[in-house]
Formats: sequence, structure tokens, C-alpha cells
Amino acid sequence: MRIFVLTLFPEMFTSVLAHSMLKRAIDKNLLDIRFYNIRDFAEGKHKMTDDVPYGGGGGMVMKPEPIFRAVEHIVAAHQLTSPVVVYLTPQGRTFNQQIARELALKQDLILLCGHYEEVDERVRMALVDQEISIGDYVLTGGELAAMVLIDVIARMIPGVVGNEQSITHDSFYQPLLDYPHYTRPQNFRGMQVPEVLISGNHKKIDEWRQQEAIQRTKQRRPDLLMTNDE
Ligand SMILES: C[S@@+](CC[C@H](N)C(=O)[O-])C[C@H]1O[C@@H](n2cnc3c(N)ncnc32)[C@H](O)[C@@H]1O
Repeated sequence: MRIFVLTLFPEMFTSVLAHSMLKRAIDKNLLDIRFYNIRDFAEGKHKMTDDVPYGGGGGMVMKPEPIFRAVEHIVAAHQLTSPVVVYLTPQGRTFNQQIARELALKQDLILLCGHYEEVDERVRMALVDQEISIGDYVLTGGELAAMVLIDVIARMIPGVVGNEQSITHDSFYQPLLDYPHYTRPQNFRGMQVPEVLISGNHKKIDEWRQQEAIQRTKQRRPDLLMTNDE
């Protein structure tokens, strides 16, 4: 899968991609991520990417021309046939595991990171296919949101997470939260590992985990257990 990131601050991504699962996904060629600095597509001596808003008011608006040029360049340079252009914005639909699974099936994603007050509305009108938010709060820019998307989507690509079972048991994969996990020592400061987990009886262990996942979901996220007609 290829992800093209359009940003004013490509350096922000360096550390996130250099470690753990994302580094492995890139090293194994399961994920190809390229960065394009929107400023490189701006014109004039000052390479301006933002300007004052029509109608007045505070904050600067990201100009449409550099963003259009950048997307057109990416599409032509990489011969993309059906890229999905995603704009990270608090006004988009809220990101979740299901959206990540859908996006992981796409061949090419272009992630647009906004900054300042907003992007020019015409970018949304004519360039963007999907708008996605990572939650009901306002970030300074779309970079952190893009990193969240990349991380979650990467886990959905077959081969990225070594043990596929750890994904299918993750919270939200089924409409359940994950069950409790324990490792050694068996007794830590008087707190014991549940007997069933050291019984060696895998059928019982699976049942216990399923029960715990349901219990935990009922307590913490009962909304996940509701069907559409409830
Ligand atoms: C300061 S915000 C602009 C917020 C905008 N004025 C609004 O109220 O909808 C600058 C940029 O950060 C990004 N951003 C902020 N919050 C976000 C969120 N919750 N999810 C995704 N992107 C976000 C967007 O790319 C946005 O263009």
C-alpha cells in the first residue's frame, strides 16, 4: 500500500516512522510512505502557502493552488489511477477501526494535513474524497492526525503485525474490548494471575477470555454491544 502525505512539516513524521511496527512495515515493503511539502508547490519569492481570509477575521487560510498542484503532481508522477484523497479535519467523520479496515484495502491514499485556520473551501469541494477527524478536539495541524491514521491502517495490512491473532483479539476488531492480559511473575505483590490461565486448558482459557471481554465491554463501552435496531 502507498500513502502520500501532503504537509507543511514533513520532519514531524521522522521519529514515528523510524520505530517499531511502522519501521518494520516500511522495511518489509508492505507500506510505502512518501512526503510532499506543500511549500514546494507554492509560487513566488516567498513561496506563500497561506493568505488572509476573505471577509476578514482571525487566522490564515491555506491557499488552494499549492495543494491542487501537489496532488496533481503526485497523481501524474506515480501514475495513480484511483487514489483516495483524505483531508484530516475535526469536521470529518470520526476515525475508528472500521474506517481503518476500509482504508487499508485501498491501493493509494493521499493524506492532506491542514494547518492555520483552515484550507480554502475549494480544496474540499474539488479535491477531497473523504474527511476524517481523530476526535472532537482541535489540533494545531493535521500531522498528528495523519500519524494516527497511518499507524492504525498499517496494523490492518496483512503481514505487518507478526501474530495475526493479536489483531483479531484487539479491542474493536470484533465489537468488543480486549480481555485482561497477564505475564510473569505469577504472584506480583500479592496479586495472583487467574488460575484458569495457568491451567493449560485452552478451551477453558478461550471461554474465560471471551467472558472477560464481554464483561469489560458491558462495563466500559455498552454502546458497542448494541445492534443497529436498538
Ligand atoms: C487549527 S485546525 C483548524 C480547525 C478549523 N478551524 C475548525 O474549527 O474546524 C488546523 C488543522 O488541523 C487539523 N486538525 C485539527 N483538529 C483535527 C482533528 N480532530 N482531526 C483531524 N485533523 C485535525 C486539520 O487539518 C485542520 O485544518
